[in-house]
Amino acid sequence: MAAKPLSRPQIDERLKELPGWTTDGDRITHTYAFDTHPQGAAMVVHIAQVQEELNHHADLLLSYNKLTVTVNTHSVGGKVTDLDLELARRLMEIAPGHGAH
Ligand SMILES: C[C@H](O)[C@H](O)[C@H]1CNC2=NC(N)=NC(=O)C2=N1
Repeated sequence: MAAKPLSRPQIDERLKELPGWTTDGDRITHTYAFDTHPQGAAMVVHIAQVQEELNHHADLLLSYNKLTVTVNTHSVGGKVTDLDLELARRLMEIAPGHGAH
């Protein structure tokens, strides 16, 4: 799939549909909180499955009860594209099932 870098206004507009996601213009990020460490670890495994399906991969930083997901599109030199927003949308769907808040 061809990916085109989005402008900052385009990203800001798209993030209105993705609660909790923020951007610095070059990446989008979300920190999920969990009641327990295993809940966060389980979400990491689920994210890995989604990423393989989309062939698009974020940086995942799991600490005790927090998981930070940061993603941009490497193939366009590290800019935000529709591919990143699609991954964010998919994670928004699965997060509640893992007790993320
Ligand atoms: C060859 C393979 O399609 C690419 O390396 C994919 C894999 N996952 C990826 N993930 C991200 N975030 N950006 C990419 O450009 C990318 N490219």
